Amino acid sequence: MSQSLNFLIPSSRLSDTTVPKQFPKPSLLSTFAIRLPVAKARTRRPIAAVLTSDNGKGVGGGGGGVVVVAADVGSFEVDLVTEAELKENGFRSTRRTKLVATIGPATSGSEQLEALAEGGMNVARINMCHGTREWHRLVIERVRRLNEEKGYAVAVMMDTEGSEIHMGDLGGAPSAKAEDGEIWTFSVRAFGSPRPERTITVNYDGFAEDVKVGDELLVDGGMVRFEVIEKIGPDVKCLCTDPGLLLPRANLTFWRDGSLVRERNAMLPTVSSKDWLDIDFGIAEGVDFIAISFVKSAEVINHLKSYIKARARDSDISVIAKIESIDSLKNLEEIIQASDGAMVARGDLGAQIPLEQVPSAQQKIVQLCRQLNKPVIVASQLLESMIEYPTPTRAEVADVSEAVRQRADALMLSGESAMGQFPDKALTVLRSVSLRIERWWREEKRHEAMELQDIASSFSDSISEEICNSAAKMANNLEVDALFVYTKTGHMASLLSRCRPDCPIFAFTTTTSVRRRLNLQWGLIPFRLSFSDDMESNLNKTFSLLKARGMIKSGDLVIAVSDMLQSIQVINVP
Ligand SMILES: Nc1ncnc2c1ncn2[C@@H]1O[C@H](COP(=O)(O)OP(=O)(O)O)[C@@H](O)[C@H]1O
Ligand SMILES: C=C(OP(=O)(O)O)C(=O)O
Ligand SMILES: [K+]
Ligand SMILES: [Mg+2]
Repeated sequence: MSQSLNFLIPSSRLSDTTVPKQFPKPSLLSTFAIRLPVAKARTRRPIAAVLTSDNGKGVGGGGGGVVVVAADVGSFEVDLVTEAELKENGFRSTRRTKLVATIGPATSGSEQLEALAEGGMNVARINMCHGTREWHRLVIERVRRLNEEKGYAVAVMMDTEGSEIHMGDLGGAPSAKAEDGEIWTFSVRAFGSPRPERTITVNYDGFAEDVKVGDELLVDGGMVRFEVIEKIGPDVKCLCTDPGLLLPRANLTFWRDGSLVRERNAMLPTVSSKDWLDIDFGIAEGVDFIAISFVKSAEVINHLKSYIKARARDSDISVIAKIESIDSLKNLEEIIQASDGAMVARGDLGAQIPLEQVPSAQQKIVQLCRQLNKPVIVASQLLESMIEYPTPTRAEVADVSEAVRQRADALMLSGESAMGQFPDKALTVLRSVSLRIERWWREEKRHEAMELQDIASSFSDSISEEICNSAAKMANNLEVDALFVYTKTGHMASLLSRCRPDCPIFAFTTTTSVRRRLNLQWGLIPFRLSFSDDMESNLNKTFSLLKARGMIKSGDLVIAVSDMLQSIQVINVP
């Protein structure tokens, strides 16, 4: 039975001793109690067994070695991969860093999507720059079906096109090679088919007016370079100075005297009219996240959030700010504060600031997000070479390791999963590098002592925050096997995740949509479970459900917190 000892501090006594002076005495206090049980003895599985296995098998699925168990999606929702993983490897070795995969032609089939889910994809991203709405709708439907049939909680993130300057779609060709010394025409004209050789359409009407002869034109931040040599009406003739592959809808920037030219394109709206139609589509389809490209200020985020609130009454779509422009770096804190999360979109960011500044920008964005309790995704070119090759470069592995070491919530695949030749292998690399670095980090006990600032805006939020900070600290000191959090909105779960504790966090929530959204956050293993306000019965119910399925066992040591009865309990699984 439970080895814990519970006692209740009367709320009257608590109000005398623990209410900080600066807060008004809230009415909530009458229902607030802290239960501080003491674990007298601990019967635990040996540490050696707990710390095993990141050998690629079972961890987050992948390969053929996953044990498939029939899904029970009645009162309890968990996916087969998590279940198999907990059974085989124990709590400690579960992956904490979450994985986002962009879905494209290489991965849009049901079987391919299932392989990604099995391989540990937590969020499927669809990029509205490419494909038709019908195509995206089909992908969303397939992800939903997979979740329903197999118990996964794969969330869907819709990424807007944004209104920066980019090339057209190359008339259907997958790519075009630009050779050194060739002359290409960039134009706002629509070309008939077959299009003339070496012509590229540009989406921005003011393009020919804005560029000057002598400007440098960069495709995808420098993957291919041109020099502007002549302007003839809407046509801009350019000489290729750095050869490379042109991809459909590649980003274009132009530079003059070593600086990015952006007066006019700064006038473009962040959310274009096409983006608004895509956002309506996303709301109608019930996506979980909308990522906004080229955010310049907090205003656009606030605007979008109120739009979503008015349009989607029942659903609660999270808004992710993509940090990929100079303006977004200037207004970083207010943008992140206004958003529900952020993406370090290194592709376009690297086209707007010198490449050598991207790593420090990444570190700053990740740290700020962690401080402000917003999930953060590190994106673009993590395993770029795996678009063509089955193994990553050493440098790519080092880059992934650095993002994991910074404890970003999630890593993202773009072309690697959307149109690469080895989507599953790329996901496996992210998974195994994450596991290895996380384990190394824990073993070395090299916790960066991150001082977390107070972020609560109300007294009850402060209580939640203090409880989570303390519970996470206790979990580390007592070396418990897992934190359990019972949370309706997911807020308490995110506060625990923010502390980046050593053990995994089992997050129980009553709705499937909250479960999906929590799937983006570091260290959370989200379950859907119907629970009551009675913590005793919730715990008993959870223990018996998890035990029956072999995911925990007698003697495991758990710390439980909840946002109904604000309490910390230390319990041995009976
Ligand atoms: N829905 C899609 N349909 C066709 N191709 C896609 C789709 N999504 C992504 N891709 C391909 O994958 C590449 C990488 O995806 P991503 O990084 O999201 O886009 P981008 O390169 O435009 O920033 C794209 O350049 C495109 O070639
Ligand atoms: C993720 C990014 O955005 P997109 O792929 O939409 O250009 C990026 O620029 O890094
Ligand atoms: K995009
Ligand atoms: Mg971008």
